[in-house]
Amino acid sequence: MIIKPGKLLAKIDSPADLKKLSKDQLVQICDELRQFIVDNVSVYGGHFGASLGVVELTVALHYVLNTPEDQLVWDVGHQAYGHKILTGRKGQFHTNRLYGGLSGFPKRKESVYDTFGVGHSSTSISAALGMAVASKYKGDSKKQHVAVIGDGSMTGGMAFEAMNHAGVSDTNMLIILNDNCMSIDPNVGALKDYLTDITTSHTYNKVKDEVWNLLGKISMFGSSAQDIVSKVEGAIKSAVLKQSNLFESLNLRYFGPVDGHDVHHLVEILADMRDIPGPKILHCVTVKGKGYAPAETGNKTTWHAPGLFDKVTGEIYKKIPTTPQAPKYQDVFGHTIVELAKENDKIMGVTPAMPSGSSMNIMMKEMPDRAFDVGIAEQHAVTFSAGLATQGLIPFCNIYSSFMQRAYDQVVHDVCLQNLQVVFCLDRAGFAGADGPTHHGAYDISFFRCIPNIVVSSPMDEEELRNLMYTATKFEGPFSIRYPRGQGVMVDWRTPMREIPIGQGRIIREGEDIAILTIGHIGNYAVTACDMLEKEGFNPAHYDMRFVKPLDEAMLHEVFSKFKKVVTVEDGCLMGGFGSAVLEWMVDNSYQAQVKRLGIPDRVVEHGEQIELHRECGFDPEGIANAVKQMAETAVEK
Ligand SMILES: Cc1ncc(C[n+]2csc(CCOP(=O)(O)OP(=O)(O)O)c2C)c(N)n1
Ligand SMILES: CC(=O)[C@@H](O)[C@H](O)COP(=O)(O)O
Ligand SMILES: [Mg+2]
Repeated sequence: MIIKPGKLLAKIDSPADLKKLSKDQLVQICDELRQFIVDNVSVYGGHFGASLGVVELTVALHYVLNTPEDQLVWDVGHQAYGHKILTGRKGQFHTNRLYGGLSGFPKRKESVYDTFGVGHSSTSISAALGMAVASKYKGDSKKQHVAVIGDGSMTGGMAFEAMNHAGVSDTNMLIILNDNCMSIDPNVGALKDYLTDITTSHTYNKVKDEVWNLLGKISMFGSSAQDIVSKVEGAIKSAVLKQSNLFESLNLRYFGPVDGHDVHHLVEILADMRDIPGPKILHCVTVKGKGYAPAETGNKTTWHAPGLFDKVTGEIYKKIPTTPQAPKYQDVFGHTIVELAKENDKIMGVTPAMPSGSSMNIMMKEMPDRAFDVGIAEQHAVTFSAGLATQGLIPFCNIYSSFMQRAYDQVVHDVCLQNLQVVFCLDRAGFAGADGPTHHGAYDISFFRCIPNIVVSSPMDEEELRNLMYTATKFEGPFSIRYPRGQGVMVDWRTPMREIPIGQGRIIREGEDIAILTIGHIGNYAVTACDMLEKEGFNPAHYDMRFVKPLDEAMLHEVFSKFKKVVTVEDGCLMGGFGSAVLEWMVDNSYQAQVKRLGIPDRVVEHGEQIELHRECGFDPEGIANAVKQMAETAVEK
């Protein structure tokens, strides 16, 4: 169902329409845009607080800039709903993040206004700088290049690498720092303190006000942009700002902090800054969830992506189950690490900016000196864990599978080559669902299993997750445990923990016709598939391998001696994954069998509910059952 936009918003099909509005209409268009986001997200879901916080900024940017000619890059992109709505996607916005619908993030193939595909944080400054350097190279001095980056994303190393380059680039680029003091959870670290300091410092603000007054006076006398710049810089320098401002010291002209909700002021500033050449940064102070009281004043972490809610009362709908439910894997992790840490004082917890998402917040609350949120800094999280391990501690470094891609070298170079005891818990492994391809945890099995020393494992249920976590504390080397987004299958999951022999799988179902080998939670689909097959007269065997590395060789000898037809199933990419490992083992051990591998194919799989994506790729329960039936019906090659 398409939700009706307000009167003014209804007329906006592109930024060109927005530009037709008078300045007096800007507040109204902001109100209508905000309302449209509330109306849609409350009914269809998605990220929420971040987009509300940049409504004025979004309107001001598209009002002043000449998009899509000017290049506007949103960092992460979870805050870009207003941008999508103003750039011709209002009519499809009700499909946001749904299977076959709009992506929840800017995406180049979706719109010319989406200059760069995003989803992972801290990439915007590098991307915008690349565009700015390209424009300079092509002799296009008019084009603007703008990166909008949040204070949380600014904690990522890439942002600093990019500013280090931008400061000496002499390019036409503007960084807008959207500072709302929040990441998903409250922002952390010294940078956050620094930003708060310059936002609240009296001395700093006095200088800043003088600078802006000067800018206003100069503009009135019709001076050129260059004159303005040099006079502004003179004033800043005279106040010793250059020496004391982090961004100025990186050679970026720093403006602000300004109120990011004053759309008129933003329009004026952006229009002025457009004429100032060189790399510059505008520090905007905003409120996450602005304009929707429950999000503005309530728990900002909850309102980051609240799920469906009653927009009038602010009540977030929670399905009240009539029967006891299995927990989310992340919560099993969160409670189990605390349980383990109580018994073993070497155990530490590390999360790069996902304390709530990973449930590491349980340990952070109970054992604040033993669990760390290090900011959006996956590389640092891994090497920091390596450092802890050198001192005999046992860090559990919990990183979403797709964000782990950032820290690959650190896993290889800092952990595995030195054979350090770091436990990697890869949450959101497999299809992430509505977040789509940037967030699917598709590649970790492949990219981990080729590294020496590391154990690669995945639990089929909660009990197995606990056992693997316990086992990892006993293994003196790197150990990875992958598990998916969402619930497990066991209501009574607080089982006593036991050590599992490294590389030992387990048989779930004896059978005759075909062997199904699975890794991880997806094995539960195979259980359902076997039940379906049994009703149709088939008798497949099912093995939960538990480990991709080392493989259970005794079990594989048994499988390939007994079965000439084997199906492997994994919620991970087929190339180089679990099925590939089984095939390699089969060839290396001179067995011959028909093997069908089910998993994520070698293409970009878009967003949708996890089950929709499993179905699309042929490894939902029906898909597994069909693969088994098809194979059962083909003759075995001699
Ligand atoms: C590399 C990476 N790590 C973690 C995340 C998860 N993540 C998405 S948004 C976000 C917080 C971003 O904070 P900020 O940039 O300040 O934006 P805000 O939500 O406050 O507007 C995090 C940690 C991510 N997208 N990418
Ligand atoms: C934008 C982003 O990267 C996060 O907000 C992500 O959507 C969180 O995913 P989960 O909801 O699985 O924690
Ligand atoms: Mg923020």
